[in-house]
Amino acid sequence: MSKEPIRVAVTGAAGNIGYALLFRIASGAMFGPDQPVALNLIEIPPALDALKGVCMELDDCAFPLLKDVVATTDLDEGFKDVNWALLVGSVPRKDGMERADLLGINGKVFTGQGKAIAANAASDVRVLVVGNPCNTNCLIAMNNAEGVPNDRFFAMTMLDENRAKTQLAQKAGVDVTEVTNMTIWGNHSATQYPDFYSAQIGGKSAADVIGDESWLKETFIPTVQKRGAAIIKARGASSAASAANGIVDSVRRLTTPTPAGDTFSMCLCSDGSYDTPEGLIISFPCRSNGSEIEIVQDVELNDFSREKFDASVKELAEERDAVKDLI
Ligand SMILES: NC(=O)C1=CN([C@@H]2O[C@H](COP(=O)(O)OP(=O)(O)OC[C@H]3O[C@@H](n4cnc5c(N)ncnc54)[C@H](O)[C@@H]3O)[C@@H](O)[C@H]2O)C=CC1
Ligand SMILES: O=C([O-])CC(=O)C(=O)O
Repeated sequence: MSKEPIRVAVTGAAGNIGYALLFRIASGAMFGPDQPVALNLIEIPPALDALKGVCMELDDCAFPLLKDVVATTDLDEGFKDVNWALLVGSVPRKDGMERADLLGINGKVFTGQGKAIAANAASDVRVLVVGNPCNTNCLIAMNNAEGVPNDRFFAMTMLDENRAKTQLAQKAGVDVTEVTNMTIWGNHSATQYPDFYSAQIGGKSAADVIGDESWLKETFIPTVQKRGAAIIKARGASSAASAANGIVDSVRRLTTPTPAGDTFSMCLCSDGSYDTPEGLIISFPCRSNGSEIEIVQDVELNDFSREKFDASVKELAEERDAVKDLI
């Protein structure tokens, strides 16, 4: 018997990330080669013509797994019966801005989307927020989605994790697959802490394998923290293909069992783990059993790591205070 399609909403579907993402979902990269999918593409009215063009291109791929495409500017129609909501649509930052500078422009988008998800989505809906600042936009969506459990909401630090893995692999001269347990702690912002002490290369601490703490502290950390800004400077536009890849990886990591001994980075609603304030959307080391996600509890934070993580969590608390009228 053929499987029911997984229905996936993508907001900002005609944007740069959308254009790099939809074809990978439809090809089976997100849910596997045997899983049919349906796409609900959500845009704002000025982008509707561009969205029609994207739909024509999806048709022109004749993807065997793609069973239905809905293109709409209506949130109720867009989130109807969706199993996944990938909230990408929002304004990207420009050169010289921090992601939190977007809160005033983007934050309010996520109140209406949270409400529409609660009113229309399938009972098993899961939400991944990508539009920046993604942690606090996720907090807004979660707090407006009455009746949807908090543990269904995620924001993305997978792109940061992938960036960090490659930096460590290149420095150590090993294949990127050798790097595991690469935790990004905190906020998807310039305060995030890519933890090279608990990351492993070939099963050993990355800090020991690389053996150059000043490079790790003074080059590696800022390179990962400021990679988004470096891409904007180089490309004149923010990361899009690598962000779309991060979305595919995030959903795969959430929906497939995590290999023994490994962890992945995901921003989710804090339950107070690692002495953080409950209710903030914080990036932690996580594991999945294919359906449920747990925050891994026994990762050691030394004084340096603790200080970095605390600074990022403090920033998240400040972002929350700045949007208190929306949550
Ligand atoms: N969390 C992460 O790791 C990353 C996050 N981002 C963020 O993703 C967002 C999207 O980036 P791009 O696709 O490059 O931007 P883009 O400007 O190319 O596309 C955004 C699309 O969203 C649409 N949009 C705007 N408001 C909307 C709304 N209320 N409802 C539905 N659609 C709406 C626009 O019409 C546009 O088509 C930005 O906020 C960017 O900063 C980008 C890279 C990585
Ligand atoms: O830096 C930006 O504004 C886009 C983004 O989130 C990233 O590339 O990590």
